[in-house]
Amino acid sequence: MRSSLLRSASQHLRRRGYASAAGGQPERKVAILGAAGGIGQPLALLMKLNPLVSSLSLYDIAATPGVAADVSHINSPALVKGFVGDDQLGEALEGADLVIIPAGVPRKPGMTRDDLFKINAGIVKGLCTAISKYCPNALVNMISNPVNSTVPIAAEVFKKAGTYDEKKLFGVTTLDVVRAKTFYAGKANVPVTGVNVPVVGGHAGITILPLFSQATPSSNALSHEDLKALTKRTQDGGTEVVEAKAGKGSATLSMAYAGAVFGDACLKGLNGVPDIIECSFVQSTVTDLPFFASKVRLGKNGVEEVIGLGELSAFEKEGLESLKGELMSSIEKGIKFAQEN
Ligand SMILES: NC(=O)C1=CN([C@@H]2O[C@H](COP(=O)(O)OP(=O)(O)OC[C@H]3O[C@@H](n4cnc5c(N)ncnc54)[C@H](O)[C@@H]3O)[C@@H](O)[C@H]2O)C=CC1
Ligand SMILES: O=C([O-])CC(=O)C(=O)O
Repeated sequence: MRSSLLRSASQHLRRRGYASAAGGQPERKVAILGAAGGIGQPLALLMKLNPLVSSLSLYDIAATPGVAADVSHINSPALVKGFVGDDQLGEALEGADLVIIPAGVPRKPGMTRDDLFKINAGIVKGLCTAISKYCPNALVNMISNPVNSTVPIAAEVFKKAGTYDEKKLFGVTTLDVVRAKTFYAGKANVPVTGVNVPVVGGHAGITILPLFSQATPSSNALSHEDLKALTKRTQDGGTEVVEAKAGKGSATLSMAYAGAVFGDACLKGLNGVPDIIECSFVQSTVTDLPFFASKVRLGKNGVEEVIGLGELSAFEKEGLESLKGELMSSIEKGIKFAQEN
């Protein structure tokens, strides 16, 4: 069912001569929760530029009217509206096809992602409760850290509300892939545009496992030591930015890019574009862990297929075994929080 917002967006677009978001594409409403933040603002800009978006809903606890007014002046089709505070959350979400969540506090030097749990767990729980009420069929892209716990929290909240669909909940791990591609291309001295590297596991430290043995184009120029160093740099990529920002937060611009890439892939999948494959942290049976990041085929209902890991090198097999303990305890921590709160 279309929300009144979507109806008024489509009327507005028709008045302006747009048949739909991009001539013949289905109309799609995207909501960003945490839209006034370091990630939220550039992500709002990038989603405003996405021709698949017809309605862009920007929600935060403060400052969204200004962000929305600013972004709304860009002459691309998406109709932008800002929403601020709890009272407006329902309207922000109503009719959304895709909800992207970068709400919550970022790290400072010396902190782990898990140190964010105390504050962000509650924020995510509140937002997911609203999603289950106002747009239970939307795809949810979880950016807020610690992703290894916030995704299980979201799943539990949706289960409690009776709206859980494992095909529609995604932890955004695209930044790990973006980094792995960049670092690999630099080291292997190949053009980065053609590079692909799957990254599996989770989204914190050693739980991030790039599979450089499956990188394309393959490179014989890299030694085992090179691959170990590339793996470590990918795992520590977030910390590299946190330290460089020296107290002013964590990755925002590269994350907004990664979030826009993943959001675009989700919209393409919803629109029936075939063979859309991205890595994401989803409910999974690929390993014995209940949630795991791996390649996922996206389709009209969200996850169409969770793709297996393929052949791993001995080094990657070792990495896989050593990440399981930490990843499982982060998952369990999220589940326990959601069940007890
Ligand atoms: N998945 C990933 O790869 C990455 C995740 N992150 C995570 O993304 C999150 C956001 O990071 P930044 O944008 O840099 O932080 P930020 O502090 O700049 O922005 C966060 C925004 O969330 C808002 N917010 C707080 N509570 C809210 C609520 N209940 N409802 C709606 N909005 C709320 C704040 O007002 C703020 O505007 C952090 O948890 C960070 O760790 C950051 C980089 C990469
Ligand atoms: O490192 C952080 O805290 C933010 C993050 O998740 C990343 O940049 O990968």
